[in-house]
Amino acid sequence: MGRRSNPIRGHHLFNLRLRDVLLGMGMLLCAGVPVNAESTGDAIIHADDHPGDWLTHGRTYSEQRYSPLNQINARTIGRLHLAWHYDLDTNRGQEATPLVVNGVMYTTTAWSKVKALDAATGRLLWAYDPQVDGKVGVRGCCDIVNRGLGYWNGKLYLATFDNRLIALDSRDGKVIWSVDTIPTDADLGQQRAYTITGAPRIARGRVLIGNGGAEFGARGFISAFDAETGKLDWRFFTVPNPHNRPDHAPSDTVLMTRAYPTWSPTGAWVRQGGGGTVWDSIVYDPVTDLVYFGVGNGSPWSYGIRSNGRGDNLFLDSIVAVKPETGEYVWHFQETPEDQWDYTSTQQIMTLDLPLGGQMRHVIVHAPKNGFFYVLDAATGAFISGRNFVFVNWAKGLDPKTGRPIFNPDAQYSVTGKPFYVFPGDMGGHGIAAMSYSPRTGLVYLPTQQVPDHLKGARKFRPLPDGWNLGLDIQPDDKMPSIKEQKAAVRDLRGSLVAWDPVAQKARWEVVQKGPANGGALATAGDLVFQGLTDGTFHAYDAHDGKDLFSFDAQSGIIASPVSYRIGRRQYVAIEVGWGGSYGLFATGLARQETGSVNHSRMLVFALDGRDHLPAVSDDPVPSSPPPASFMPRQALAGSQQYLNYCQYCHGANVEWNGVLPDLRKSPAIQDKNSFYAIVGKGALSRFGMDRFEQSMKPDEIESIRQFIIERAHQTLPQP
Ligand SMILES: O=C(O)c1cc(C(=O)O)c2c(n1)C(=O)C(=O)c1cc(C(=O)O)[nH]c1-2
Ligand SMILES: [Ca+2]
Repeated sequence: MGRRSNPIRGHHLFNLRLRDVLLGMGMLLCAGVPVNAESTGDAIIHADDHPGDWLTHGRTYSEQRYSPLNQINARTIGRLHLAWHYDLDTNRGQEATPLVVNGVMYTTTAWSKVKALDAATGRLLWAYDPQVDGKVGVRGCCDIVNRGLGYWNGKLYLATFDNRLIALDSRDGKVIWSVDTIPTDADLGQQRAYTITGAPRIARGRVLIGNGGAEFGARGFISAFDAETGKLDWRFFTVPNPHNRPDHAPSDTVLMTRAYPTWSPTGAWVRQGGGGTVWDSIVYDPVTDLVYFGVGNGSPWSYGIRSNGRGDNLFLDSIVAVKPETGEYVWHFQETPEDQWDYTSTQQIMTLDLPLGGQMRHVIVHAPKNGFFYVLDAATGAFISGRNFVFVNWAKGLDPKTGRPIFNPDAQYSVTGKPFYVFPGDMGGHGIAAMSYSPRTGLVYLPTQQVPDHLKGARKFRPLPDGWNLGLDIQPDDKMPSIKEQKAAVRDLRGSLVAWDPVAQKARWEVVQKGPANGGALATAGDLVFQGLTDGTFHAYDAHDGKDLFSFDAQSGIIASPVSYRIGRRQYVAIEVGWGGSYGLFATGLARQETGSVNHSRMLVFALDGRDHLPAVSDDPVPSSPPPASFMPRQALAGSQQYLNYCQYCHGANVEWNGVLPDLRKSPAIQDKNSFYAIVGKGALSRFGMDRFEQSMKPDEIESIRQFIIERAHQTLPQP
């Protein structure tokens, strides 16, 4: 561990305070100590010696996403303007947290592409495109997003949508090594669909990465690769082997002895993999020398089908702690046993030192999808406290001793056989948007949302090779919701930024926003909280009371999380812009009624006295043609079921334009049966992410989708 071996040093509150004072007095004006190519681990542990950089996903290993820079503050905010922007070459959801190392910004975009930009000017230094095959686009649940890179000793680490982990030379983007992160026996073709959207984290010379896929069928795991060579060091599976056999992995003992008995041996999980994908948060904690990772939802969602309604199903929806060198199991805490609501625990894991019960304790704070804010002991995983931060109706609360939820039996739709309108819905009370902690206010700035879900369990389970496999009863409604009905549903939609006191477990203030699915938060020593919203605006709120001090028209919904850095004497704030992700693609008309967002993907960077401005954009970039004059109502009804099975999660719940993918109702492709089949059946547009479906649907089923789209065009487009 080099020069200073005490990893705790960088965590003292005192150091933060001293640094703030020095920064305030203008005594630390340069970009800080340059990051030596040989000591990234030390540099990350002592990130406050490098306040101008953003070295790892959450800036520090604690992932507090707090910047000690304070040039931009409530007094100077009036001078904050756009300093530069960079147009991205993929107009899809953009979710990356950029890294900034020694004056260079490294970011990723949709389709797992990498851009290295001069962080002061936005000039492109180099770009790398891993050439992800467009065909795999349909394998992701929630857009072809990527959340960012890892940096370690002069190398960058990129995890691609098609599951490669690639080491790049940070000087020129040349590939140093590339490995497939999926073991061959885990990939059962179209049925199990692994993809990667998350950012790799690096600790003790190992690159850590998981994957997604639990909506299709997958068995989750996290892998550790040697940062120098790409050799696999260990792999930890998150759900048991279906035959309860060893995988020859460090997870073997705990899965065989403790997890397997929590699953019904004859549930559908045995074929579907069980889920538990580690698709986002992975955190190394130098204080405990442990790696914590968040485990995702069950596959299929229906607990009745997945596990015959029996057992807790470990380690679904848990935080698991392992040793970084070996992957050896240390502890776990399960937040949602018996999951049937897609309540992933993959949301950002943050470590903190908090004054609790008269002493400082080193804790994990976590706000997973299930709507409860947890404080856990970081060394042992012991439950300290928990409180709901949004309205919840799946549980009546948490057991004050164990933290186990007290279930609402009515919410167990897959066991009762009765539908249930659940809060939070599958988007969670908190989703992919980063939260941020300011040691100056003691508050966690948490993007929250309310998107309830109407869930009805299927009686029979027939997995579809290319479709979502949730075990839900998803039927075409007699008719699609009218705008009036949609407006009524909108009343239950909500989004806000909550300033949460993790000691008192309560909100200190809340800014209610136009709708859900907003971007992540960044707190700074200037006592500002930056956040981008799905309505296409970027804000700076006062960290003390939430007062909106700055608003910028970013022209497109923001779902990513901002960073701050410094070059010379100048502080910058950067945000990647680009509407999409799960809500952007799926909620379509509903989402756009609230926000009107259309994708215009860019990196935006702000600074005091910035002089850049955005060009005007057109919000209807899709070439449009009027739909065919007539359609066959019976076929259209059949097509609505096919559309629900195969199309809605990307093209939207009601065939209204989502602002990201082409508007199908206006597409020239629906003019003619054969051209439609060439695309949907044969994959004529697979290069752009639209795979062929002829192996899943018969030609007349594909034609029925076309009929349905025409019907929806007649119902929803203004008549000429
Ligand atoms: O279960 C999974 O494997 C999985 C993967 C992903 C993903 O990789 O993006 C998401 C989810 N689940 C999910 O439940 C979810 O709400 C979600 C939102 C997003 C996004 O990027 O907007 N990804 C995912
Ligand atoms: Ca999921």
